[in-house]
Amino acid sequence: MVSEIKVKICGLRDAAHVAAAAKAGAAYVGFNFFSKSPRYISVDDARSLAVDVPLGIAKVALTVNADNAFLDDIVGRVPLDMLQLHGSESVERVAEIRARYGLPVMKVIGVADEGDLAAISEFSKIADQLLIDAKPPKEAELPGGNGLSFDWRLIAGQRWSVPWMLAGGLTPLNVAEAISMTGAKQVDVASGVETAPGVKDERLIADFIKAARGEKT
Ligand SMILES: O=C(O)c1ccccc1N[C@@H]1O[C@H](COP(=O)(O)O)[C@@H](O)[C@H]1O
Repeated sequence: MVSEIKVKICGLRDAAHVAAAAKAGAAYVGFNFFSKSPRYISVDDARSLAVDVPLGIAKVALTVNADNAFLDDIVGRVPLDMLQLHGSESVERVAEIRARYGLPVMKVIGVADEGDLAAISEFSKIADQLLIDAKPPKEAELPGGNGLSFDWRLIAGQRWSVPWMLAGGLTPLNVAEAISMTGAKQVDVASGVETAPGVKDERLIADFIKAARGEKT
């Protein structure tokens, strides 16, 4: 049976890892434009990688509370298929970005407890997709990419009106369980396919995608 699970590999910084993600069957590749991240990539380098991404794989720009000048630069120079908003962007800001660039927008919602679920419904009215990630702890330096999971039971059996991805602490070892518990049809990973912060591993990328599809690794 062909699995319908779509995988996003986020924080790619070199051609070999983009190629590994494509070969393994990734549906999305993510470029991280948050300067404090170990996965940060410059606009020039992202452009070099993006032009060679095979057709059919969506190229996603991850930004955090980016202003229009920065988004203008990214969108103007990198061929992109989606914008991932991983900061504290309001509903109004999401709507503004969506209208200004004409690209699908994926808003990230951090989840730690039941109280965070209302935001999922709220943003599903305006975003094209949602990414449901672990809410970063207060002391975390990064708003994502911390390798932390949330309690997947919080969203088990929930349905929303737009497509969504599950993220947060996913690895080749736990992604199948995460999918089975939440019913996710799309998953996103950054640190779980790395050997050190920002250092992707071709084998882990392939293992993650296989595991997400329920194949033996
Ligand atoms: O990866 C980062 O460094 C990052 C920085 C700032 C915002 C978001 C970031 N990553 C996103 O978070 C999810 C989950 O990461 P992880 O798998 O738990 O490491 C990741 O897929 C990115 O979309």
